[in-house]
Amino acid sequence: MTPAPLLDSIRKPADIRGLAPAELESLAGQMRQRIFEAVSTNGGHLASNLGVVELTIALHYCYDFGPYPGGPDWLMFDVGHQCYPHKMLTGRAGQFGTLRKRGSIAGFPVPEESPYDLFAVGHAGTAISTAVGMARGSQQQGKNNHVVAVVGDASIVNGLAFEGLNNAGTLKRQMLIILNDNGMSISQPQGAFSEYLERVRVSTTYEEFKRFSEKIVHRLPTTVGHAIEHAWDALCSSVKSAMWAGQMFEAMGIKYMGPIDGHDLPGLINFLAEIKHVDKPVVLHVKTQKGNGYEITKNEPTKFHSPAAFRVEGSPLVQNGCRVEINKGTGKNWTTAFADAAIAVAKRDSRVVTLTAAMPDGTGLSKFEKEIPERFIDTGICESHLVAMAAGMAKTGLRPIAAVYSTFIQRAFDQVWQEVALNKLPVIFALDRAGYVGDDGAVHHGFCDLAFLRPLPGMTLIAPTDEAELNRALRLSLKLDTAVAIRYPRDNVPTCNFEEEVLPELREQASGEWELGKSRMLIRHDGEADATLVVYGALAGSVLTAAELLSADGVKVDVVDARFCKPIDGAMLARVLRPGHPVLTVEDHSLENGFGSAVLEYANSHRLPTDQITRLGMPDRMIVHMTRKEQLTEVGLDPAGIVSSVKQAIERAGERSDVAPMPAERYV
Ligand SMILES: Cc1ncc(C[n+]2csc(CCOP(=O)(O)OP(=O)(O)O)c2C)c(N)n1
Ligand SMILES: CC(=O)[C@@H](O)[C@H](O)COP(=O)(O)O
Ligand SMILES: [Mg+2]
Repeated sequence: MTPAPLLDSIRKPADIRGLAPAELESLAGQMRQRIFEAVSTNGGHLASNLGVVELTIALHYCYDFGPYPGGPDWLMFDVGHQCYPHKMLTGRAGQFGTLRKRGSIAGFPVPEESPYDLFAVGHAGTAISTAVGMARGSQQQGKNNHVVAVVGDASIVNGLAFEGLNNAGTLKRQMLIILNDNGMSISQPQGAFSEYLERVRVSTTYEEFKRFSEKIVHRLPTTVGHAIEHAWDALCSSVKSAMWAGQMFEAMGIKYMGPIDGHDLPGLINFLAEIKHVDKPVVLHVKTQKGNGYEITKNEPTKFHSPAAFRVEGSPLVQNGCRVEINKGTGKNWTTAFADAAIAVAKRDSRVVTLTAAMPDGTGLSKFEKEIPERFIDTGICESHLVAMAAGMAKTGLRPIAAVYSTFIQRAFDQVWQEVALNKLPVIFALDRAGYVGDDGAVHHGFCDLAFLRPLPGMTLIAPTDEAELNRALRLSLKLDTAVAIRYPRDNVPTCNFEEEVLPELREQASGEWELGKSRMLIRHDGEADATLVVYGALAGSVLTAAELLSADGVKVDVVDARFCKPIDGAMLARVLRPGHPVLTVEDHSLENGFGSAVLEYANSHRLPTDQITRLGMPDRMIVHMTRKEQLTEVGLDPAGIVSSVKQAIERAGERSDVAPMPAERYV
């Protein structure tokens, strides 16, 4: 990392309060450079963080966000992907060289990492509610901690954020909501409120506000907050236009101020110092630029929202004379495979519509939108609404494909149950990022979708092993009249085509379409196998590699591709679960109520032997940020780990099953 002496001298927020205005500006420059270098080296969230450098400096300059629980002021981030400047000012600037690497700082706030991080977050819409909770807690205990929540313009439209605003309006004490409005989500923000903010930004009112707020913030008297309240009220009463964004907040009992310039550091400091003493809830609308500071990030905030590591080389190809190559990795990933499969089925079936909750690029649906724009909907960060709307669309005879990360469908669980499953409506859920996600860490792992979907009557649960199977899964799903969830990871699809390369006889078996609840054999030894591996989903590649390694050691294993977790293939289980024969289930899901649990439950209810079943999956503990490969290796889901588990299971097969407890580490 380029030396940044001023930044590297900051050990705690108080260290910036002695800096002169010019020093604060150069601190901002050094922070931007450190952020840019850290993300270009390691990957991470870039544009959002570049946009909040001045805002974060001003907040830490005006408030005393000390280590929790001391405070005395408390700062919450919504989503938390924009926390890098906050981490730099709270003593972690020196660790950005290894951002999101194993053992280094996370890309989101993590209380275990620092007492300056109050909540572990990563899912949008929560900060207002937690801030209201902390404000009420402080008030209940007779204290007066200042509470601040930073919320983005795309996150504030989330239903939970609206619930928070609704309750914040009843607070009889200070609480500051910073609406960080950069006019962007990951892609274009969606919905009426986003359009409203856009109109405010471009309306004459905005210009009036901007001119006036520049006057106010630079000539504030040193009196407490009342002066600014009166001055602001005077301004607002003079504004005739209905464009005023504040009316929505004011109607909810929350004073609205702004928009003010989020890159004007002196102005921000003046303004924040003043409104700190306003003893009622305030929304401060701050206008920022996503990617501010670098041409390539300002001009392409979506591309640089959360890029993988990239290299910037002098070249005329891209703005500002910089050619940027983002390390996209090699091979085709599951996201692209899904997009291609969705386009293929949509071209054959006019009932198909696709939906995303503000993740068109992440889910691959931006590719679908280019091909069939009229059958693509981006709801913004509104997963619950998306699922309920999909149910409504299915009710009319359409076949919605809801592409939502596994971790984000958690937000809409009740709509998956009530609107979709209870009403027996044929919505297809494409759950990307199922399993370990790598650098985003624990907050984003898709670890529990089976756990909450399995109990839903009528739900079909599928996990394809490769791209051809993903296409078959989608085609089968469209033939069913009930809900289906298809899960796949943040990874590349296996390069090997199992039919071609593993078992030629699979060709006739696999080339046919899927039958509901039917698995397939990937490797078969006609009854002479020493053990059987039953894999659910994309870890099939690792399982086949493990089988090859075992075969080299003279160990024969059959490999079953389960394909279905619900309905599970009972005939297959009746074949493989035989007395004394080790069976290992393998899944990229929590061991708690995952695929292996489904196998155990089926075996138990059908009086099949369970004592030789070993379940391999995500253990019941937090796995933090590192690469997905490291995460899988950490928990024994890599080929070597699977080989070792098979050998242990074979060894144990000879012992009495009642004396071989599950290894303790599975339950820590
Ligand atoms: C519930 C949920 N859905 C989707 C996401 C994915 N996501 C992360 S950041 C982001 C956009 C946030 O936009 P905004 O709040 O305006 O912040 P900005 O990046 O513009 O600073 C989205 C959709 C998420 N983190 N949480
Ligand atoms: C902050 C957030 O939730 C998203 O930016 C997420 O980190 C994207 O994840 P992928 O990089 O896996 O698309
Ligand atoms: Mg935004």
